[in-house]
Amino acid sequence: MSTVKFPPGIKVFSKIADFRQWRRGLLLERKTLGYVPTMGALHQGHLSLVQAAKERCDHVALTVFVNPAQFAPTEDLATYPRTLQSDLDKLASLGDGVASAVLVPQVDEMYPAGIDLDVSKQKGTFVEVLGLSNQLEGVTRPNFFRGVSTVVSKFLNIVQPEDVFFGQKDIQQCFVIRNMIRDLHFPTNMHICPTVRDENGLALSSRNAYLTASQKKHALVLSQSLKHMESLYKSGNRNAPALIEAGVNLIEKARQQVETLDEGWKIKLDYVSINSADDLSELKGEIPKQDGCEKVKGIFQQHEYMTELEFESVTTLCSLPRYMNLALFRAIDMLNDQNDQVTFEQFERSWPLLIQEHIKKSSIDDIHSLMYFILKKPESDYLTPDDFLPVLEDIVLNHPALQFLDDNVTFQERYIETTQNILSYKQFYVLYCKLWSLDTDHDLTITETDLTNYNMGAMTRLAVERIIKTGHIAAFADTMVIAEDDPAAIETEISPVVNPLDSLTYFDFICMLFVPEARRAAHILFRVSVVRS
Ligand SMILES: Nc1ncnc2c1ncn2[C@@H]1O[C@H](COP(=O)(O)OP(=O)(O)OP(=O)(O)O)[C@@H](O)[C@H]1O
Ligand SMILES: CC(C)(CO)[C@@H](O)C(=O)[O-]
Ligand code: BAL
Repeated sequence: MSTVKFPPGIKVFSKIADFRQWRRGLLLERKTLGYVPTMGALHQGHLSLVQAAKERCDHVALTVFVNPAQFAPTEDLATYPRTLQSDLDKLASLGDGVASAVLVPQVDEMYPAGIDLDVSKQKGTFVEVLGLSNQLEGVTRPNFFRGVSTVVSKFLNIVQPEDVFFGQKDIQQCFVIRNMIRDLHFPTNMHICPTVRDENGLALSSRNAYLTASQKKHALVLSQSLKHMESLYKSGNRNAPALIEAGVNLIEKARQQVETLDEGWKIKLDYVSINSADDLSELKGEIPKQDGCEKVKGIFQQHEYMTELEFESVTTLCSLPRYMNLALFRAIDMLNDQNDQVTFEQFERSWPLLIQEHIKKSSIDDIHSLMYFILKKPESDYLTPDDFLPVLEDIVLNHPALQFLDDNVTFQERYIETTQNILSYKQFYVLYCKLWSLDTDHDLTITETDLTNYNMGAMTRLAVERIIKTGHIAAFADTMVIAEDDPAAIETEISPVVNPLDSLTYFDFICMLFVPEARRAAHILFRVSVVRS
């Protein structure tokens, strides 16, 4: 590291303790951190993960570490490309403030008990994800995923990111890490990002540096054979052995071509295999439909149709969070009879329509993209606040902390209206309680009498008048700036509400607490009542 020039704006750490100190600073500033684990030799694939992380988080950190534990004694640990200077320069080229920090730790700090490549001689702590690590890549690299899970769990402990980003290119690695994060309760959200390819279609990979131009050209047979199998599958061929044979045939042709070239290298096929997207188990016969319809069919067996509330089990089986229940139900109902009932036939017809755009545009695991396509209006390519209404409604109906709203439809509506437009749940809750104690007859209007009686007459006449008057000014402001806990403010539009001059409506009350000029009135309201009582 001594000869490496650190680009300004990117912190480079070699000691874990120094990195941790920097990380603590972010926590104190309440900034979020996205994390991209790498083995260095960065290319556009890695940089796309950094960009995805920056879109979601305030700061992005990378680790660059060629992890011995994932290399077999026969593999390329010694020759793996190590290009730190060019890695840092590439990160800097993304622009100021995109990558904030890079940790480049030493092997002995990462493995305090030492790390022997021979697993039978290893000492120390290792993490193994059983059931996912020994098929596919795990056949030729039997200890590879043990090494990956071990080092990623060490890094998740060190980096403590809110979000971590992996490439779909290494799909089995994604499965292993996803289950490890779940099983070990790491408080981190995992994101799987699409594979970045070169202009010819070859997936970018640090080890591509080992390949000649001719080898790169012939390596394209990998994605070509997979695509060929995919198109046969999509046109209705669901027989796993037949699909595999079609893929193997293309690879065999490429193998023969290379043999006739006589360039001193060979294509050797490791495996072609079709595996379940649930648990990576090998699919050997007819492939069941993977679009969610088959799984859901069982639930419909006991029902001719389902209503909104019954639909919850379908939503969960579609891998959606349960607060998406009303949104999913209504999206399907909208594509059908709009009679508040959904039959299996309707689900089977509509679900592929709902997910087709998502599948075209996103990685398989991107649940947020799926939610986006379900929530948005079919004719729009963006979301508007009202698209979130079913989600809010669902939360109000089901969130345990909101059960107090159960019998109070008026306040359910107010809650949805307010949180959708301007407030967080926490903010609404505090204001709701305050309004409830002021508005003693619960007519959603605060009158002078309500204020005068509040807290056993704690407020003076002048204070009451000022509150009512400022409340009216606030209600006519058409832009509100809400200072959240975070200093960054949110701007939102509200429509003015006209109301009698001697009382405040629910919206006056909300505006009054958030419009800057009106905060004085809010101070009077809360301060006077506290001081006097
Ligand atoms: N082409 C790519 N597109 C998107 N992500 C990628 C791509 N290549 C690698 N990644 C992701 O970058 C992260 C770090 O990978 P790594 O440093 O091993 O690079 P690599 O190119 O996969 O290296 P190797 O050639 O050794 O497999 C992993 O999550 C990996 O899936
Ligand atoms: C996740 C990882 C950085 C662990 O060393 C590595 O397996 C990789 O680069 O994909
Ligand atoms: N991207 C996977 C790392 C490895 O093959 O070692």
